Amino acid sequence: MNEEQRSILLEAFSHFPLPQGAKLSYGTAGFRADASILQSTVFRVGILAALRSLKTQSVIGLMITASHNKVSDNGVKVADPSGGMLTQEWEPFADSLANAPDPHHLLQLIVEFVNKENIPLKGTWRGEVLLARDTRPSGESLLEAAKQGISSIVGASAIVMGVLTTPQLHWMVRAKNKGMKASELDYFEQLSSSFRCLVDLIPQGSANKYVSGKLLVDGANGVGGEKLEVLKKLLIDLDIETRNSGKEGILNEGVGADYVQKEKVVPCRFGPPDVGTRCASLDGDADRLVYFTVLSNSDGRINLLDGDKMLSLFALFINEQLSILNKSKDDNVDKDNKTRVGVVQTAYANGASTDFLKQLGIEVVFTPTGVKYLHEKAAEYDIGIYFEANGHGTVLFSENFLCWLEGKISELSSTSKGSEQQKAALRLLAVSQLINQAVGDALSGLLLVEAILQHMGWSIQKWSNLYHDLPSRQLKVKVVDRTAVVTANAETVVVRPLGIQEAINAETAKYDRGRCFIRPSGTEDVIRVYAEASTQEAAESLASSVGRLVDQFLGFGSH
Ligand SMILES: CC(=O)N[C@H]1[C@@H](OP(=O)(O)O)O[C@H](CO)[C@@H](O)[C@@H]1O
Ligand SMILES: [Mg+2]
Repeated sequence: MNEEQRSILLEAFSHFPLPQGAKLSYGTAGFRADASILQSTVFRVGILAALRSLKTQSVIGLMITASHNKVSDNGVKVADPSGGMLTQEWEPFADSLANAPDPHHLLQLIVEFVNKENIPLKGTWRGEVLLARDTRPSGESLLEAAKQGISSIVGASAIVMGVLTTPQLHWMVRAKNKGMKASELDYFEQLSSSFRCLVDLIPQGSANKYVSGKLLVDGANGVGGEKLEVLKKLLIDLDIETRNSGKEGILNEGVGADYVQKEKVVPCRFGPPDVGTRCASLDGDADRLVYFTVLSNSDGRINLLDGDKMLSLFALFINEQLSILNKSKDDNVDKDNKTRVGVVQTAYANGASTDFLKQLGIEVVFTPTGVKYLHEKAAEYDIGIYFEANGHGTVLFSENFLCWLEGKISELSSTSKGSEQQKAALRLLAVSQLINQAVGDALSGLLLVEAILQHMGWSIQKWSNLYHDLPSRQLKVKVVDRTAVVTANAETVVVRPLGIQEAINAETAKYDRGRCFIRPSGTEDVIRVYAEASTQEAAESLASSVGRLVDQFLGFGSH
């Protein structure tokens, strides 16, 4: 690294001192903390993003958001060239960078990393980082800090995209690196035209009155509601009413997908008049989506259709289209074209959804919590469908499969134009264009749900009845040191502390259809307990007894 670059960095560092006592970790979804302590972190992540761009010679994304967390929090995460999450290999560097105590250490860290990774600081490629933020008031000044971080690496520049949903930014990074049109308008046009295409391919006579009613969307008082208002104008086949789109209340307070999924109650500004209507809720940065209906006479309780239900709907539809497509003329299934479809879930997936998917004959695999793990696994299939129960997920189509599909479409359009087979192929292609290939995206997920319901002629109730969730309960337990818990087998078994797993097993065995696991959260300082059983009472009781076990083994009285 030359003198000029060193002195630019040292000069810039002096404007962003590390706050006293801050200890940050890149965690499950980037850095998150109270916004007031994040200036230096975001500045440093700006440097990281610029280096990542120079290293990969590709466009990188930097998003300022704290998703479903409270409005006074904020955070920062990086999108890799594929549009996916930052490679896990760079996470340790992100951690040391964020916590380097003074300018001297910081400079040394960067110099060593640049050497180790062989990052071309004076190459011909000019680094480019797309910068965006959610609607949090702290976002504006944090975005400025990120910009300064990026421009303190000579040869790298920031392109400010302004307020976007997290998935929009990931989509743009992916599109730019593929040489495709990548503006916000291009995003909206791709979503609306592929949605339109699916609607045009609906079999005659299946349009159903139940479905064609209004969809009510809770925008979490965040960026998603605002963007949906824009997208809506391009959609002629959908009647959407947006509530909580930002002006009415506070971000994520009593609203949004996380609140609705965890509390299983209506968000603010939803209530008895909405009984029977199809409702959906986005989270603060619009990468999560859940559906729900308001139950009558229920004090705000809801029937929740979570990530598992969306996953099941998508899997069912895709499976159906594949079986139409892979039928040869004499009605035999064409075995040479066996498309590998895989579903990826975590231990939080409701057991009833897993049973349902297996009955469809689909391969189901499990990974640890965190989208980066699910996404990576799903990418191993021709079509990989993944969802966390909380509503983050998408459907990935492999390049190979898409190439095969496009060949098939051109073959069919000369041999059997207008056939069921050709329509099935066109539907799959439209799904691959509608559903975000970079990350889970509430807006594109919502359009896919709506298109499939219209295709099937299904009401939300019919969709909900695909299977019935096993009653479940989640708890959080504060412990002395959550890192004392070490898990294995996609977080379903505790290997440390010794003895606790046996105790959990003994407790679980007392319950009909009992299933229970614990794990340390990656985003909060707690141990999470999840329990399922055949009745709600049993699930609650299993969760609380295991919660007590956690307290005995790891709580403040255990030492
Ligand atoms: C049970 C649960 O919902 N866990 C969430 C939560 O992670 P934890 O590691 O459980 O804190 O935040 C993650 C990031 O948003 C999300 O991927 C994950 O699903
Ligand atoms: Mg989110």
